[in-house]
Amino acid sequence: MSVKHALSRGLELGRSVFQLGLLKPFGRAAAKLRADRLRVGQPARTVQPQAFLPSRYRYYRTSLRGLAAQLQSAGFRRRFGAGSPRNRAVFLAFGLGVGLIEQQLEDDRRSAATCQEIQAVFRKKKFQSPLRPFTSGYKLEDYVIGKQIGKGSNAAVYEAAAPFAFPKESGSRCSLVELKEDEDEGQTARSLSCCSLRNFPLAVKMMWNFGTGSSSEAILRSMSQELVPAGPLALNKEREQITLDGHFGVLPKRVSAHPNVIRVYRAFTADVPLLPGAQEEYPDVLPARLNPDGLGNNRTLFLVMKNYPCTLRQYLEVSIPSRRQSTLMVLQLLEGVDHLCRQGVAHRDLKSDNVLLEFDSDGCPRLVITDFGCCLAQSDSNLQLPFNSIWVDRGGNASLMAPEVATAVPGAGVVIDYSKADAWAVGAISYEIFGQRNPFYRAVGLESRSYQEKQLPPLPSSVPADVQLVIHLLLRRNPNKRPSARVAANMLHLSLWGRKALANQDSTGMRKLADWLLCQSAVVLLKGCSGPSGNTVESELQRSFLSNLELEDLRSAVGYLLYGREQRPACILSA
Ligand SMILES: Nc1ncnc2c1ncn2[C@@H]1O[C@H](COP(=O)(O)OP(=O)(O)OP(=O)(O)O)[C@@H](O)[C@H]1O
Repeated sequence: MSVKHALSRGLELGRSVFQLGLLKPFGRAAAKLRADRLRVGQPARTVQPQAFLPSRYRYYRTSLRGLAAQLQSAGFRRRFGAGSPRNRAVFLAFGLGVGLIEQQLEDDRRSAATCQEIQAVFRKKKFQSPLRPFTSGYKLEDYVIGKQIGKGSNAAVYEAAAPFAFPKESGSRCSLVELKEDEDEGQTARSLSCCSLRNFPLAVKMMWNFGTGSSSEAILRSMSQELVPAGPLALNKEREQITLDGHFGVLPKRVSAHPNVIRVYRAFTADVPLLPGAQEEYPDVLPARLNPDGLGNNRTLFLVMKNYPCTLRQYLEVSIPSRRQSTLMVLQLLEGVDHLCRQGVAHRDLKSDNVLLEFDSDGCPRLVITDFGCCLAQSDSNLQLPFNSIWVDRGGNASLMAPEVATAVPGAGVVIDYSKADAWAVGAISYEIFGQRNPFYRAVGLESRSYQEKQLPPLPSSVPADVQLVIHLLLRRNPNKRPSARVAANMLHLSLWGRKALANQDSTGMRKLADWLLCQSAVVLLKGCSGPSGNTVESELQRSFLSNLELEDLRSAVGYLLYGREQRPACILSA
């Protein structure tokens, strides 16, 4: 064997150790890696070996470090170093190969550190409420209630105003007299520009209470899921909070504020009033005091939120958002779902009626996930629900129930994992956002429990290829093959803002991407300093992305995207 040949053999050997783990300690990791590649139909050379394998990769990396140390040991050097020139060449090249590994590990360390530093900078900036902070509002009498703006199967929602809670951006403060005059004018259309939203910046949701009793304790307990998006000051410390937290039990889990999740500013119990339309629209749920035939209890729960101009469904009925806006809308839902998942909450009733919509200063729709009445919010945060009897509630919305939830059969030891269920629902709603019928509603007729991925209707060719890929991956039946909301969101972020970095991305390191992340952070920070452009949907999304940066999630997103760009979605689905 020539020295040149020996050198190249040595290099190859060093590289092989990294890629496949030929030596004994790496055998298991390599086998799993190969199996995973086969499972995702991933070509051997094009995608990072670490993609899709966060925890395994860590093991693999630690083992490689051990190997490098071994190689440097004196015994190893003596054995090869004292041999023929050919052996020395093999050893030299082998060392070089291992040197490359070390370099890559160093790159990884630096990229991970960059991600952590960026995350720390953006986590510090807390999401600000659009309303001026207010200290009162714990009684129904604190509000002027306007027209009914919505109704579901559990509640009626009314526009409301309180002189102490007007939007920060609105300089004008209307008096209650002005508000009443506006009301008398009888406005009908609801749009962001109309006075209705300016005069009634709040919405009050009045829950229908029948069967729970009229004590505050019972009401708060039985409707506690509605309190999951409630802010820290939502409950009156002296009354409701003590009821829940102090004498009787544990305060329900709450999620922190996020631009794509509704915020409940106040929650209190009060006697059911006779509000506009009550006798005509929901007489049965009124208490006997208001309707002798009514079945409702005398008291119920009220939730105070920001008033939004419409739901996602209402908006899509009358508007055709641009491709970019639609992509931003899907991304917002994924960011909202990721935020919930991280805090151990599965919404379980995602649908376009449960997404509210307003517009930012650029006219881009901003989406917020609302109505947490069916959510799973356990204190241990693992999103696993023991499913040992048919009486266990699997959540709302049967049509948009993820396959792993819809097909679960109750039994001893059965557990439903909800960690990717909402992400699946976002995949289904994405069809509506891109102007198509939701494939899981009656008109198209797929059933989540039985559909095959190849039956999913094609998305219009105008939908960007990366977005199509994300939607198809979100609708994978097997949750192990489905990306999490975080990874799917990362894919869209990279596709929207990191195209150049991605185009230059090779399969060996994340350094170029880390450089791009630093530039992106600088841009977002500067935008934040330059006034209102920091409050646009795009800026909020970019901040969400940067404050949740994890190297492994980013790697997985890159892996999926690079692979998807080489394959057509249909091939991925059949893999
Ligand atoms: N903050 C808000 N701003 C404007 N409209 C709202 C707001 N909250 C709710 N709505 C309207 O009220 C409707 C009913 O609200 P919501 O979905 O919370 O009630 P629900 O009875 O819990 O619904 P479901 O039948 O899904 O259980 C919504 O579809 C929407 O049209």
